[in-house]
Amino acid sequence: MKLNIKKWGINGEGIGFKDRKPVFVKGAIPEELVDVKIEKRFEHYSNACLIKVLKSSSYRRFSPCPHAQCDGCALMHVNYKGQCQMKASILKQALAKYANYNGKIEPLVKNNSVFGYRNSCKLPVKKRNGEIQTGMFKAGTQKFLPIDRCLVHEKELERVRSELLICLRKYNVPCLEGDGQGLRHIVIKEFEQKIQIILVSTPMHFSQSMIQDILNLENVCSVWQSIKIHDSVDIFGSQMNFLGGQRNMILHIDNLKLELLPRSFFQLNTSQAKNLYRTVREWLGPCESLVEAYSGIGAMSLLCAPKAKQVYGIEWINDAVQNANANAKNNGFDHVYFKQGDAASLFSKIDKVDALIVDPPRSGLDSPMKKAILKKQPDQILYVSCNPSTLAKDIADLKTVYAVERIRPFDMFSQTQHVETIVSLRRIQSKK
Ligand SMILES: C[S@@+](CC[C@H](N)C(=O)[O-])C[C@H]1O[C@@H](n2cnc3c(N)ncnc32)[C@H](O)[C@@H]1O
Repeated sequence: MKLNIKKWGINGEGIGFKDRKPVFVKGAIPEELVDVKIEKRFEHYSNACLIKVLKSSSYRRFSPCPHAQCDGCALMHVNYKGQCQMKASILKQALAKYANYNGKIEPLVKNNSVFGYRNSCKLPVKKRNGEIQTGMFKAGTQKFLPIDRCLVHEKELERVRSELLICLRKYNVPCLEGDGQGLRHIVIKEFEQKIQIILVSTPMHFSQSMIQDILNLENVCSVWQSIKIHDSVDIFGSQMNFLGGQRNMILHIDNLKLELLPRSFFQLNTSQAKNLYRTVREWLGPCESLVEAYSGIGAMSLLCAPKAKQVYGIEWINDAVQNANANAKNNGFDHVYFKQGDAASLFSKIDKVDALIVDPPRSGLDSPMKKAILKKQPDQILYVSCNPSTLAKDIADLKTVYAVERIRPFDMFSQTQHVETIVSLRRIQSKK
């Protein structure tokens, strides 16, 4: 069936219409004419697979990635100009659809390194023909795809991955095999040319000589073991054992020196994260009491600390809170304090809040958090979001009290459909 592609879908698909119902086509680009086959029909839409591009978009390019099956990067077939257009367009569509916002959106802040930007990788391992391999799971499945090179990982991660594999093969480390025991994943993180390795495995012993060999790899600064017994969404299990090197990774942002444990979250693109945080600092007005919810290792709170008399961060990962409090102390801020717990329940207990920074997970703000915000009514909210749909829905829910002041999207995850956004919201009513 021939289909004219009219617009972008949130997951990077092209959308055409058949009998006024949307047809989602993975790999198609707006303004293309494509030949498709309907794969699945639902009540209000269908999914189709792309058979042939009959009229090509000027944004189309030959995918530079040899691992088309991986599905990790939905926009490999789109040139960078097209990727930026896609991201700006899905943000605009989401804000119009859910928040009825049709006002100004500032230009997307482009990524300086559109390949090789990811500072961390999580790779499942499997034995094939008796040899350990790293790979990825095909999107949305547990199907292992061996992958020996990823274009969006930082080059250092790729170098260490292949050297680490040689080491794991030398010691014939078991991978989850028939008896259900062994290595599951390797996680590699890179900050400022230093590498941290986390071996995610069932309870098992790694020999001291293997750990020493890993620590001897160029730039490797620490090795950890995460014990994970059951499958779960969380990459790590409940226990984290330090196997050698230095416990924390170190990262500098402007004049701040920050430490980071393996479980603590940090944005995947270090250089764009810095641009994002600096924008938050620039847009935040001076205030007495600043709260940052979902604060991770506290980078935004600490960058903004000179603008507030008191800063209070909330984060539920214990290690991140430990890092954040150490980061406050080591950078000489005694008016900044972080507490472990759920954002909504701790935020609702704070007496006075003038400004609030939120950077929630993809699911956005939960309803207790939105209720607490509408009750406390801080003058300004800086909302950092990695999901335009939940961002727009949350703005709609806060609309009775807040108006959009500024919106700036960032390309943090080039080659993928994801877009990061900062919105400044200002209270429009006087406090009840
Ligand atoms: C998108 S990350 C942002 C972290 C930090 N702002 C940064 O830029 O590095 C979201 C953070 O929220 C934390 N988190 C998720 N749900 C939470 C909740 N209900 N209460 C407190 N923290 C939560 C996660 O552990 C994670 O560190």
